[in-house]
Amino acid sequence: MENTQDRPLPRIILLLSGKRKCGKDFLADALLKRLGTEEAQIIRISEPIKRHWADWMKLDLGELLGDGAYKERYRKEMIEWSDARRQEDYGVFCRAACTTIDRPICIVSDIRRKTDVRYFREMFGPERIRTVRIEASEAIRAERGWRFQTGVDDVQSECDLDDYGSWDLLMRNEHADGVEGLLERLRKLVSS
Ligand SMILES: Nc1ncnc2c1ncn2[C@@H]1O[C@H](COP(=O)(O)OP(=O)(O)OP(=O)(O)O)[C@@H](O)[C@H]1O
Repeated sequence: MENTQDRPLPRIILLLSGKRKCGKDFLADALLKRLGTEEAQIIRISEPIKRHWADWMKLDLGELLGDGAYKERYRKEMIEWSDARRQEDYGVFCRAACTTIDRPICIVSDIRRKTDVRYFREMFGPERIRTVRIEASEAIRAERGWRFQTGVDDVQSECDLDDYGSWDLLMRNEHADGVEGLLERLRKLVSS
């Protein structure tokens, strides 16, 4: 295993995947509240992408990182730009996101590609990795603000993990009153 960081390795890296508006950030935030910020943290592969994009285009980084409409305006262009960077180095954004890891449990809330999973397995060792696929129907995602967008919903960043068959946990996030049960399953997974 290649550990290029000075800090101790985290015990668990929890990789969350799912279509837009399935609730990745929502569940990551709720799990962090449950585990506490001494024990766990959230990192996002999209963060270094958005940081670079915001600097370059003179945009508001806080708005880009939020779940409002602002990020949707730039999503397609950010996908195209970041895909070109990944062609040269598939781990470029994962590596940048990992520089802030300093807790025993690291929740990565936006896994989108097989190469993302590969990066974390190679960097931290497969025994530390837990993979989760979150699902929600198109109707529910639409209620949360999702609209199909050509060049976003039909490209690799959204579809590459559709046929990934090795999830440790598969869960549906559709009803607000089911959240407790989902959090309990996630908590068990990071304790195992
Ligand atoms: N179980 C739930 N109960 C209530 N609201 C939810 C639930 N799951 C998600 N939401 C809400 O739906 C919206 C979209 O969720 P979220 O931002 O977590 O999705 P996402 O998968 O991270 O989306 P994206 O890929 O676009 O970043 C948010 O406003 C969130 O608060």
